Amino acid sequence: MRICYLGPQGTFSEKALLIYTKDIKKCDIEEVSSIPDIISRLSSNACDEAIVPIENSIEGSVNVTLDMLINDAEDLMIKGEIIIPISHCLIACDFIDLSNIRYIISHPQALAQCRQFIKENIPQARLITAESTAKAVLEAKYKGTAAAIGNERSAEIYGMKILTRDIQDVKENYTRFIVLSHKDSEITGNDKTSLVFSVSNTPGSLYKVLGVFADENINMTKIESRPSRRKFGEYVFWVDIEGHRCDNHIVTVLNKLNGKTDFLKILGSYPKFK
Ligand SMILES: O=C(O)C(=O)Cc1ccccc1
Repeated sequence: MRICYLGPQGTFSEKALLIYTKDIKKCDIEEVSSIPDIISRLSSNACDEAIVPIENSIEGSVNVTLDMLINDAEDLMIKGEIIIPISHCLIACDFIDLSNIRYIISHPQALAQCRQFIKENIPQARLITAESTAKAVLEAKYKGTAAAIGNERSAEIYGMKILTRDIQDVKENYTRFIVLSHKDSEITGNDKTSLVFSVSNTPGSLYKVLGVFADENINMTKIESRPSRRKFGEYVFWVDIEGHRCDNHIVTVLNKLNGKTDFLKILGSYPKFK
């Protein structure tokens, strides 16, 4: 089996990957440099599974992941989730201190999670985005006058100094990653299901869909709206619910949703992360 993740080594995605693969006997690991590339590699069968970030407890959803799953990745399904704590470090070359940092480089989610720290401690720095936090550490290494935001392991791997630890604006910071494949997971009895749907632009249409979950006593763990990309002011809804799509009560719900939605796509069922 071949699994790809957002590389290079030392990303938070790699941490999630190591948790996911700890019980898998044999797998090839491939680092890929962006989320769209990961999804297209999986779609073209260049790998069997992929791990991508989907949401963060401070910053919310990773829109590129949501949008590609809603609009592009026709045949992909979610087969797992991994939730990890995120602690960000300010990382730079040996000769750098807070006063001579000219640029701060990181993944947009990491820059956003440390906004307050940057404003208070390094107001002179210009922000530069990178495709991953570990890539940012490498870029800071070659730029010299820059610092990167990343994790402890990335500083170690690339021989860089940690200037400050735990710099995220909210100390309790978690990111949820999903495992994508061509097939979702079997029932375990403690599962979740992700789906996307759209409703007509008429009074009560979303309320009626949510009413189906309420009537069947189904707990919703996430709801997010994204622009439909077809018409301004039109949205699709991403919903996570507790239960597996093959559980009897979820089958009932999905049948009822068919009559109340304009479009419905089941993204997959998978065990809840413990
Ligand atoms: O860039 C990384 O390390 C990633 O895995 C994406 C990411 C960025 C910031 C917080 C969590 C995940």
